Amino acid sequence: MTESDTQIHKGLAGVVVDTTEVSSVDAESNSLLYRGYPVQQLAARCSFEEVAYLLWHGELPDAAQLADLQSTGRSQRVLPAPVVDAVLALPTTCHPMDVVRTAVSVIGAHDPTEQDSSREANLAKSVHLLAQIPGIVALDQRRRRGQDPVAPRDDLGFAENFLWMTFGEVPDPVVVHAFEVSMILYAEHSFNASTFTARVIASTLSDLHSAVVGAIGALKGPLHGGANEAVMATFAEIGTADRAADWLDDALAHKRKIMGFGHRVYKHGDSRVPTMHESLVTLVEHYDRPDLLALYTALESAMTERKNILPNLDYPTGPAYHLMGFDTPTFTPLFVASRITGWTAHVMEQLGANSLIRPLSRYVGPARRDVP
Ligand SMILES: CC(=O)SCCNC(=O)CCNC(=O)[C@H](O)C(C)(C)COP(=O)(O)OP(=O)(O)OC[C@H]1O[C@@H](n2cnc3c(N)ncnc32)[C@H](O)[C@@H]1OP(=O)(O)O
Ligand SMILES: O=C([O-])CC(=O)C(=O)O
Repeated sequence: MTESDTQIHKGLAGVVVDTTEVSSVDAESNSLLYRGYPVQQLAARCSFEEVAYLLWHGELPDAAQLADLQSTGRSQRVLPAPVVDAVLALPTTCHPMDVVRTAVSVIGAHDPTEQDSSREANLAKSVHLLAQIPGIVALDQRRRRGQDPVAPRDDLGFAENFLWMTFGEVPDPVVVHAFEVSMILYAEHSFNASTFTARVIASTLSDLHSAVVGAIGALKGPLHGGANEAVMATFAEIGTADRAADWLDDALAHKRKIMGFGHRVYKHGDSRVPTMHESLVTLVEHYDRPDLLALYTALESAMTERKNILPNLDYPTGPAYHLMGFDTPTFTPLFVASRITGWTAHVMEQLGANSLIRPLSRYVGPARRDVP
C-alpha cells in the first residue's frame, strides 16, 4: 500500500494509535477512569498526591507509599536559583505558559540525569516536576503583580501549598477542596493533543523534559488547555447574564468558536463537568457571586439551545479559578501543574513498549518537474 491510496484521517479523528493502561475515556457511557477508577470517586475520596501516585504506579498508594511521595515531593518545592533567575529574566509581556515552558526546559538542562531514561530516573523527574511547577506558576503571577515570592511550606498538601505560595495565605477549606478537585479532574485524559505530543517526542528516545516542554506548547492553544482562560475573556465580553443569548447569536453568526464548549471525544457532554460544576457552585456561594453563576448558566443554556454543544472541563474551571483569585492568564499553567502527572505517566508507558511515532502523508503538491 502506498501513501496515495491509504485513507486520510484528518486530525487523526477516530484513529486508535496505540493501547494505554493509564486512563479510559468512554464517550458513550460518559465515563473517565484513571487506571480503572472513576474520576468522580477519586475527586471525592482522594488527594491529588494519591492520584499522581496512581497514574504513575497503576495502584493507589498505601500509607507508607503516600508518606514517601509526600516527603520526597515536599522536600523539592524550593526553586533553585537558575529557575528563579530564568523566570525573573522573562518579560512580563510574555504569556505565563511561555514562562512554565521555559522553566521546565531550564530544570531539564540542569538535571544531571537528563539523558537517563530508565523508568526509575523518569519517575524521579516526574516527582520533581510535580513539586516545582506550582512554585514557578506562583512566582510568575506574583512578580506580575509586583509582589514578593512566598516560600513553600512542607507542612501543607499540594493544593494548600500551591494556594499559599500564590496568595500568601491558605484559603477557606471550601476553596482548597475546589482547587484539589480541579487538579484531580485535569490530571489525565488519554491521547489528548498535549499527551500525544509528549508521546511523539518520547518515541524518538528524546528526554522526559523535552516531552513535557512540547506538551506545554500543545496545551497552550485555545482549542486545548488555553480554553479555560478564553472562557473568562468571553464572560468579560458578554458582561451580564441577560446579554448572553444575543452575544452568542452574534458570535455564531460570525462563525466564532465558543471557548469551553465542544469536545473531540465526548459528544454527549464531558464526564468531568458535573463534578467541577458542583465545586463551582460551592465557590459561588462562598464568594457570594450569583451573578457569575447566572452568566455561566445563561451561556450554557443558549449554547445548548442553539447548537446542542455542551461544555467541556475548561468551562467551569475558568470561572472557578477566577473566583479563587488567579489572574486569567495563569489558568492554563494551573492545568500544566496537574497534567504533568498524566503526561509523565504516558511518557513512561510509551518508553516501556516504544515504537517511533511516524505517520504518513499524501502528497498533493506539484508533480515531478525539473529545475530550470
Ligand atoms: C480540556 C480540553 O482541552 S477540552 C477542549 C477545550 N477547547 C475548547 O473549548 C475550544 C472550543 N471547542 C472547539 O473548538 C471544538 O469543540 C474542539 C476543538 C474542542 C473539538 O473539535 P472537533 O472535534 O474537531 O470538532 P469540530 O471543530 O469539527 O466541530 C464539529 C462541529 O461543531 C462545531 N463546534 C464544535 N465546537 C464548537 C464551539 N465551541 N463553538 C462553536 N461551534 C463549535 C464546529 O464548528 C463544527 O460545525 P460544522 O460541522 O458546522 O463545521
Ligand atoms: O481529551 C481531549 O482532547 C482534551 C481534554 O479534554 C483534555 O485533555 O483533558
